[in-house]
Amino acid sequence: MLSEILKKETEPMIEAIYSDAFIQGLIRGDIDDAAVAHYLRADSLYLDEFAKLYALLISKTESKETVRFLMGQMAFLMDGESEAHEVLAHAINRSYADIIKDGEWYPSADHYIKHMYFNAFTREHIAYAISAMAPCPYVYRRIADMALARHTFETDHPYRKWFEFYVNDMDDTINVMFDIMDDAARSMTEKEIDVLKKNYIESTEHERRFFNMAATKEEWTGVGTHA
Ligand SMILES: Cc1ncc(CO)c(N)n1
Repeated sequence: MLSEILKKETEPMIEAIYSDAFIQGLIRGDIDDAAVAHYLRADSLYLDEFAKLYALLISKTESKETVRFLMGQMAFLMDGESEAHEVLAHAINRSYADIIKDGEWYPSADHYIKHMYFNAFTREHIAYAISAMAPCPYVYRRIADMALARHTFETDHPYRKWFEFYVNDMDDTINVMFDIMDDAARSMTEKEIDVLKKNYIESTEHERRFFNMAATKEEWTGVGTHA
């Protein structure tokens, strides 16, 4: 099955994300406050757009069940995963609203969201956009699994609840997305399935870049050329 192939194929990339500076910094609890703030400024904008992507997909499906799923996801995202984000803001002793008021599209986040929009706007079948979106919940779920399985977090660990959020709340989303992709793949050509695979693998890499963006506090470098 396509979803099983993709999960296997991207596991080394997920291990790499886990070993990178951002997740290891959260696990140790000594991540740079500025990296956490950078992540939140990007992720708050990212999740707003992710919610709007679900709205776009409503016109691509005949299935009421899928419409219901998309609406549920939008409602969930309208809160911007506020619980998880509040944990991060609290850990760096700042108010979440204050951190995100100057949100920005740093290059890696910008590239990632446009990958999704490209698939939503230029390809009719819902599975193309979904294949670019599925690594979003899946990568976080796996990273949270790994962290909680490999580490004992003290009750007062500043980031424990961030990992716990993603271990508990993502499974329904992941399963529905993989079902949509697997169903689509059954009636697609080999070439079309290859596009789904490429989308999915690229998005897994985008997830890695997003965390590294925050760890390195990535910025556009064209001095004075942007607002
Ligand atoms: C970039 C990114 N990917 C995945 C998630 C999890 O929903 C998130 N909050 N942000």
